[in-house]
Amino acid sequence: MRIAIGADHAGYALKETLVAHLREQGIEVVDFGTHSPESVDYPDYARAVAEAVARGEADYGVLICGTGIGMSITANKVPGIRAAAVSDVYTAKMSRAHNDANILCLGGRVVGPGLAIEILDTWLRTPFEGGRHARRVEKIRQLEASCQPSP
Ligand SMILES: O=C(CO)[C@H](O)[C@H](O)[C@H](O)COP(=O)(O)O
Repeated sequence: MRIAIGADHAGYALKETLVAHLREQGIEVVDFGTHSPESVDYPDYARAVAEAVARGEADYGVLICGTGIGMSITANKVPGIRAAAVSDVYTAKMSRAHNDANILCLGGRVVGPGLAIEILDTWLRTPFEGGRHARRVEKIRQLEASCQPSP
């Protein structure tokens, strides 16, 4: 499994923790930065990670800002991305099981490292249930396709 990860300054410290945690488990991580606590703009990192996931260069993405909201708003602009801003374990599980989320967004100012690791581990091990949920995700895909500009 390959994970693309990115953060702004507000998510930098948590990103470092999650990168180490993933690598300890033998999971391949592509780190798109940021690489210091210096102030940066979250859309730059959300776009890089979302495009990598959309192109199939990573199986999943993880994005961290202060709340997870700015990252999720931005990532969801990229066709094919279903980014979920999550701050509890139940929502993490449901975002995979029901929504087939392919990017997990976390708030470095919302969740501590212990909870963030629990959320991430739950998210990664929860499969999409398909069935009625596949029909609904397909409707999202159709809406997205109908909103694309004509070539
Ligand atoms: O986009 C956000 C909120 O939805 C993120 O939490 C950002 O990290 C936050 O806005 C950054 O704020 P700062 O005052 O520039 O540190």
